[in-house]
Amino acid sequence: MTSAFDEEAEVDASLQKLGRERGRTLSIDDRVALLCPDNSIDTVAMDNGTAEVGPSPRKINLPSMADCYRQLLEDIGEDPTRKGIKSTPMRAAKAFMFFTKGYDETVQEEVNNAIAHEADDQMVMVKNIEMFSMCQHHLVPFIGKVSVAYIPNKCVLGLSKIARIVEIYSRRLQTQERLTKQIAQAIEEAVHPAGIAVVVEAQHMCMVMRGVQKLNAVTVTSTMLGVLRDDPRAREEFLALLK
Ligand SMILES: Nc1nc2c(ncn2[C@@H]2O[C@H](COP(=O)(O)OP(=O)(O)OP(=O)(O)O)[C@@H](O)[C@H]2O)c(=O)[nH]1
Repeated sequence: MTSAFDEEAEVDASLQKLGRERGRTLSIDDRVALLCPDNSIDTVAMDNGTAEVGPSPRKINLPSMADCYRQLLEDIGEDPTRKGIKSTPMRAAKAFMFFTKGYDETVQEEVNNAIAHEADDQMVMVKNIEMFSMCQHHLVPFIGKVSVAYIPNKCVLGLSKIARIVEIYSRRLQTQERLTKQIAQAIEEAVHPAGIAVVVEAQHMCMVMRGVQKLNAVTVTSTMLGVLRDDPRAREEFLALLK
């Protein structure tokens, strides 16, 4: 049986091979795409030559989604025509579109032009950004908070845009690990900072309301890049600010 470690080693070998073929260092998303080939991640070239990672533009078909919810209601033993839930299928369809609205958004559009030249190279941190996402395994929510820090390298990003980036990637079917990496990569591509740290803390409803039913289990994931990964003093500063 292949272990997770074997899989990692395989991915590393594939990344090195791909990097040699393409003549460049490969990004986190190359790794994510290799680790999660079923995630239908597309790479779409953006005007400025960087890459935005996201699914293809989706078709919105609310009546078809409502039909599915109507069927689901029947399958759980409900009467979808009864008063009170007659409008539920369409309502649920709209709600599900909202839960996954990140598929309709791109970092380029949301960040807009909120990037400014700034000589300051002190750490910027936005912490406790509320996050609502959907587990790709069970289609139930995982909810928590995201903290993002970066050390500017001549450019700073509008503060609200950090929360917008969190929205774009969390409002999709996700794993917490991938969400964490995608947020870090989006900031990397937007302002090329000297270092980035992203920490996500979340409770997964698939572990709370069903399955193992652990009400207090909190999952913490992090991605650290650049000096925030390599320089112990920068890491310490980040961890102190995170408290
Ligand atoms: N790594 C990771 N795992 C997740 C995430 N969200 C859900 N999972 C896990 O995905 C796994 C799916 O395992 P399966 O055994 O196929 O599904 P299951 O029978 O519903 O598993 P249980 O939840 O243990 O009942 C579970 O262990 C979930 O906890 C996530 O964001 N990251």
